[in-house]
Amino acid sequence: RDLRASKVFHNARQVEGEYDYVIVGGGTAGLTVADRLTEDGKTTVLVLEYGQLSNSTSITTVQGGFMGMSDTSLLYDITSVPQVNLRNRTTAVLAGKVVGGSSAVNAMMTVRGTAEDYDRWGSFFSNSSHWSWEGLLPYFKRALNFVPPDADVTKSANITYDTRFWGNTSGVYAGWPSFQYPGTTFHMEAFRGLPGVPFAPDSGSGKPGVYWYPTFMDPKRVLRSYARTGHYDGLNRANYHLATGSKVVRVLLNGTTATGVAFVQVGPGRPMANPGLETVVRARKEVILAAGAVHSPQILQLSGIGSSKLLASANITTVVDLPGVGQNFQDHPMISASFTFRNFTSTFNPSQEDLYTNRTFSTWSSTLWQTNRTGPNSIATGNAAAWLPFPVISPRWQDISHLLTTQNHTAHLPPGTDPSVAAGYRAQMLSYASALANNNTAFYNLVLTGGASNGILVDLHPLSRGTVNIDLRDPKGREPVVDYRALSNPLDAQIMADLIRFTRRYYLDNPLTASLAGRESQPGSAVQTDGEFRTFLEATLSPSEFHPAGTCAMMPRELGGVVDEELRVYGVEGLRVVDASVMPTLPGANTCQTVYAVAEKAADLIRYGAPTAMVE
Ligand SMILES: Cc1cc2nc3c(=O)[nH]c(=O)nc-3n(C[C@H](O)[C@H](O)[C@H](O)COP(=O)(O)OP(=O)(O)OC[C@H]3O[C@@H](n4cnc5c(N)ncnc54)[C@H](O)[C@@H]3O)c2cc1C
Repeated sequence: RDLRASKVFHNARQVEGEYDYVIVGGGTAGLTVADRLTEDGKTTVLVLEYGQLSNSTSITTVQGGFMGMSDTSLLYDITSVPQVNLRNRTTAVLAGKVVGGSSAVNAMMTVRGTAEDYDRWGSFFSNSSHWSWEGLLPYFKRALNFVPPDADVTKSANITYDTRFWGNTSGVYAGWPSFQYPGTTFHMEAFRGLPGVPFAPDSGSGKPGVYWYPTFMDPKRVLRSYARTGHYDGLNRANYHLATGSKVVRVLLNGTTATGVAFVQVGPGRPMANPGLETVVRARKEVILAAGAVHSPQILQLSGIGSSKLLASANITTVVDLPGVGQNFQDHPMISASFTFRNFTSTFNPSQEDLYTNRTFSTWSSTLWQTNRTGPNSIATGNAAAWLPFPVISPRWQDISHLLTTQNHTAHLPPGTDPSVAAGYRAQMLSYASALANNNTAFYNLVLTGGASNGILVDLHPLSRGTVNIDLRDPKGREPVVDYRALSNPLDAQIMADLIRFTRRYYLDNPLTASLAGRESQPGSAVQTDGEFRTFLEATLSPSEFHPAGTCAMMPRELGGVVDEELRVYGVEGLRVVDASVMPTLPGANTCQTVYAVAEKAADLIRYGAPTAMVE
């Protein structure tokens, strides 16, 4: 641990009785907000974090991008309920349980989606909402410190970027590896063989397209850059306290005013001062929930804020009947298609596969890495991808848009869904229906790796909505019940079928890839009709890319919202939610950069109120 870091407590007895702000969750959003609120040196903040401070190399290692998510000691142990539309398969619900939260374990892809994704958020309130692309862009800039790639890699790989979309003040870095595989540039250029595919000059431009994007990485030290390194380590502020191993079990309410929280100490390996006993800490100004989209709704429900029907069945007294809590659950479904270019490795040298199959290349890579932390081992999951709008993907975009407009939306929600939540869902679906028919929202994502084989596709705007609710068997003791309700809106399967069909065209029916002899191994040429694609998806779809969102949605209350435009929980004084759960709809991008930007904006809303002054 950095010795100059602010105060950290491992024992509940060390925590003071009262702070200006108590933040629940020392993850991506929680630490960002804590840093900003304590910048003045006066405002006192306590962050209560379930996990520990960990210096594990699973967190710091950049290579491959998957070390963090493979280390179960850093993750919650949650499994989804069997997915009825996926042959009752279950899925691991991954979320970081460590200081830094999911930013400590994620795959480090640094992207933000399109302008329309953010204009959509504001549109649920009014045309003049400060939740818009323009309203968020200053916070995207504040959130990350962009360090351009080395000139020689930029030139050889033809990387494009535009620093106008980035800032350079944050302690969280958007950096670049010092190597790119030649095949990555080819993969990108090959999209020009399909009509209408847009290209964007920078991942932060707010436009869909094929583009390069950076990595959450400190480019000097070539280590993961995340909420802890950017917003806690080295700050040395007496007014910033962090208590680890502290599980918040409920918000304390005086009537409908939040006055503090109750928490218990949790392991591992720490002496328990008072095992199982609750410690209470007061918030003079506000309690801020930043426990992530899986746990923030759980804490609200345990505090009596949620659907009164659900709370009654758990014997919890309802303080505020807020039916949207834990509803509107979204994640990005991942489709396991598989395509290979048979002539790739003989055409592009080296290719990504060489790192694992070519001893000379892997030895060269290791030597470079050990000498000065450069070379292929500095690549996380890659830096190029296609993020494409639906009309480019699918010839039947008009039909699908029309079907989404006219379908009975409520029929695809859980039985008994509150009418306000159903109204919000309908508003979202109508917004998506128009997005399916324009070129401003990306629905398709394929990461381009510079290797011969690929095919993991992501549906960037799923229509199905799930739930995250307390477990009635033991609401406080057990993890919440996570149900993705994958494919519950039948149009999702049709959209995903078209994402696969388009990928098929890229590999098998594209003048620019013809010489590489593409081959499809999954789903395979026998799968042609919508029905056959649905069967394939039922057997193979992953309902999660580990981007849980939406469970405390920022929507008008009459549309099932949980928080208002200042992220204040409806019906409660002194309580906000700031994390991925407030996103009403997913951005067409991996979610971490968006969470940082939302947290930066939230800090200004808390400090200065709305509308915010524009920042640069
Ligand atoms: C495996 C994985 C891979 C991902 N890959 C990418 C990627 O490549 N790029 C990208 O942009 N996004 C990625 N994401 C998503 C992104 O990291 C998350 O959307 C984002 O970090 C969520 O931030 P958050 O603040 O909402 O929650 P978190 O960062 O998860 O923070 C929540 C914090 O609250 C704590 N907490 C929970 N309950 C309690 C409680 N009761 N008491 C006290 N503390 C509590 C948790 O321990 C955690 O530290 C990935 C996520 C995962 C899990």
